[in-house]
Amino acid sequence: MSQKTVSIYDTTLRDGTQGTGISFSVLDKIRVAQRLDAFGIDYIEGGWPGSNPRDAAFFEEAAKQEWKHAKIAAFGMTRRGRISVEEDSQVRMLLAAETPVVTIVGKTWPLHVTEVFGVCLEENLAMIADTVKYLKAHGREVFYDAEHFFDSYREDPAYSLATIKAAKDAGADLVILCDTNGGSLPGFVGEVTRTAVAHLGASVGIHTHNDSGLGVANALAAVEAGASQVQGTINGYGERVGNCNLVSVIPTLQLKYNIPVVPDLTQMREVSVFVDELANVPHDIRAPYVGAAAFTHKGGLHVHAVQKLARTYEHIDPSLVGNRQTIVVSDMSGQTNVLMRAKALGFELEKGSAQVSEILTKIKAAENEGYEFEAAEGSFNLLIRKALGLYRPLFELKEYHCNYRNLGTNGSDLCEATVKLIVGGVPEYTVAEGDGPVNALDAALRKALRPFYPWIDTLRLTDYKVRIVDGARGTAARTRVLIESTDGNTNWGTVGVSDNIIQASWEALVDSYEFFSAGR
Ligand SMILES: CC(=O)SCCNC(=O)CCNC(=O)[C@H](O)C(C)(C)COP(=O)(O)OP(=O)(O)OC[C@H]1O[C@@H](n2cnc3c(N)ncnc32)[C@H](O)[C@@H]1OP(=O)(O)O
Ligand SMILES: CC(=O)C(=O)O
Repeated sequence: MSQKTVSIYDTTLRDGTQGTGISFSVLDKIRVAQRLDAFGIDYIEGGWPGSNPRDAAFFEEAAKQEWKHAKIAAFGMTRRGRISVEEDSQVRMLLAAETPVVTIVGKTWPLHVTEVFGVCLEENLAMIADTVKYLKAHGREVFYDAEHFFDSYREDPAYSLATIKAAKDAGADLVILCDTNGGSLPGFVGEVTRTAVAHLGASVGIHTHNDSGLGVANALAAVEAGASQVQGTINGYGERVGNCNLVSVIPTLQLKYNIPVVPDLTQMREVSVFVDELANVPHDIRAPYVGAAAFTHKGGLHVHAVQKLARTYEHIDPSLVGNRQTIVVSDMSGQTNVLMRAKALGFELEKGSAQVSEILTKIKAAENEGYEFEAAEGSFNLLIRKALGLYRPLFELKEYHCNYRNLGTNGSDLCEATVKLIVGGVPEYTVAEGDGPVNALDAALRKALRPFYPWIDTLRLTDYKVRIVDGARGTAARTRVLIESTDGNTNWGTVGVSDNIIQASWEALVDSYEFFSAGR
């Protein structure tokens, strides 16, 4: 039996940008397309040339590029009703984009044809056929997106099939069945796809939306029923809740269906993060296959098993998609969590030792107070050092003080902090101003420490997150502060918890300096 082939058609730059909050500059679009080309995506839909100047500029730029693998597609719609295809400026713009592939969307659902377009059903068939023929006559590879195919099929199967037959008979290279409203179920998508393939005597493509959370499942059901192209977007961006997520589809096809779709799947995570970066969207830690949590083990029983045999709790080897296994420590940890996490930080501990049980007890007590060490490896490192007797404080705190003055309409706000410390036996008393109390405190602390620890200025705080937690205290809420720091090469997190936001920030701040100092 010959191997099944499935091509991947990426519409991140068109349907993806129809998602709320997703926008790319022309340069971003070119960079995304180049990255997808290098990854081995077969078709890249760059936008709609007749829609806006940005998409038109993308196609001008794309025409100058050399694409290694991908074919660039321009997207548009069938000619409008009651005018000839030659008269339709939208269709002319599709040719002007000078892409090897043109994809046109047309109506399948009589509801849209008569109620929205206001043309008769025969005219819609003519609009589809005329446009496909015209584009084929101009030498393009033509894909026909049958909008609302599944919704339409539910109401009027005969007319739905007639629309795709019109496209196929006019010369469309591929008809793509679209679950435009994202409401269909996998069993139905599979059954209708099989019928469409039999009716056309040719394979089809599938384009699904994720409105029921089934975008990927529906695309896979269509592949099982004979679809040979999957359309979707990186990270599932798209109109409303999004499109079929190619970041789930590609590894699933390759690893679970044994259908090769890209030459180097280990780039999958990096591609996903890259596109999120350019779209300025935080990477979803829970993204299947590629999220930071996708192979993160927290429960003690899980960690105990995976360190013996990873596949006990991992559906694939994370390195196949460029991801990695992570072990976190929490109040759900057992000794193995501590051993593995400590090992990653460079400490060799022994299972059953007094030190490991001390660390575990401290973690559970601290988490009960509202601490979280999952993203605070700096504070976790210090906790281990304390248990091992390796901890060296940077200073002895005598007092710190912070105040905030609002000067009303006469001037801007003022934050001032003072710190009194003993550093290496020397008393230090400094004062500094800042944009806010934590910023002022950080400035005063740096000022006091700088003469003793000149490295202090190589360290920067990059993120500051505040969360109200109730921990063990029921109604008395506490504040947890998570600080992220960097020295330009490495990033680390530290955590502080207190009834008072300033004290929680102080703890996280001091942990950050002490962790950095300990690693030097
Ligand atoms: C399912 C999908 O995702 S399809 C892609 C949807 N994406 C977008 O709409 C984004 C890009 N769109 C745009 O920039 C604009 O809507 C344009 C440039 C395409 C059209 O703009 P306008 O000419 O101002 O029309 P407007 O957006 O108000 O209405 C759509 C028009 O297209 C017609 N139309 C809609 N689908 C089709 C189609 N498949 N074939 C032909 N005409 C169509 C509508 O009937 C309407 O025409 P009418 O005003 O003569 O009734
Ligand atoms: C074509 C398209 O984007 C859709 O039907 O959803």
